[in-house]
Amino acid sequence: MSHRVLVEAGPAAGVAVLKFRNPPVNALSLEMLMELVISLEKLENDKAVRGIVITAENPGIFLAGLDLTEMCGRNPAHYAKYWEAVQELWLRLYQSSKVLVAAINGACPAGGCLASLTCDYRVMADNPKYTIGLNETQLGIIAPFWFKDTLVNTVGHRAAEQALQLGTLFPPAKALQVGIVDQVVPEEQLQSAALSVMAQWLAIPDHARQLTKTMMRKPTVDQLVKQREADIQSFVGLISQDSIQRALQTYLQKLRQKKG
Ligand SMILES: CCCC/C=C\CC(=O)SCCNC(=O)CCNC(=O)[C@H](O)C(C)(C)COP(=O)(O)OP(=O)(O)OC[C@H]1O[C@@H](n2cnc3c(N)ncnc32)[C@H](O)[C@@H]1OP(=O)(O)O
Repeated sequence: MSHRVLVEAGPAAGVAVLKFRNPPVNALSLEMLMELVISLEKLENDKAVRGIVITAENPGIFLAGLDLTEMCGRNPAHYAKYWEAVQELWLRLYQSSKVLVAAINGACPAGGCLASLTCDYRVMADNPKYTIGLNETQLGIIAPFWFKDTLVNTVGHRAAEQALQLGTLFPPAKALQVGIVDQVVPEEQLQSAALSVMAQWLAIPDHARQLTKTMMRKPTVDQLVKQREADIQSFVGLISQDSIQRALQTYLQKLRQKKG
């Protein structure tokens, strides 16, 4: 029984809706990552499901990215376990044979942006409070190569480099202009727009679409698969550095003080 991930049958045949529900901000904790992987595996094995709309149960925050508390003040074994789970989620999403449509109904920074970038299509609610991007440099950390590759595959090298160096969080209209999202719609039309685009993608025969998806994505996937363990060690080495720990603690404190 999953608590942090809700899977519902969609209103259209062959479509499931996967909803994030990990309060307060849908951060990708280890538990949430594991629940997501299990839910995605079940959906992948379900022949009746051809497409999945991915969204947050409550509008406001799509995903707050990786859970900073999993990356602060823990031991190397924990960091390694956590990073393996992050890799696993990306691999499941990026290689999914289903049509994935992200209905982005809230803030979508860093790991949240990455999850949405693995989808085949992104629709974002037109709310200026919502932003999307890989903002790692703003936290004093570096997006790993496979985060970078996923962004490059979506927006191209120049736009990705600029967005990554500056750690830009784009509001909807700008995200559309850069190509991080494919469509921006009024908030109340988000779910219907996602279902409508899903119907267009499902009109294509599955086998042809799936083989094309694999052809486009396999080189990027292979890069991580062939160096998974080295990537884990690289993450553990980086995150364990005092300077990185200090930067993350400072960022977390700023988030906590925001309210005070
Ligand atoms: C080498 C490393 C490579 C990998 C790199 C990292 C990828 C990542 O994903 S790092 C995480 C990046 N995420 C962010 O930068 C988002 C940070 N959060 C926010 O900007 C806001 O919280 C958000 C816009 C999502 C929501 O804003 P509010 O609705 O105003 O909520 P609060 O800011 O008050 O937050 C409530 C509560 O949640 C805690 N929080 C927020 N984000 C995270 C997070 N990513 N991980 C863990 N905890 C988080 C925040 O501190 C508050 O906690 P309390 O004060 O204890 O209630």
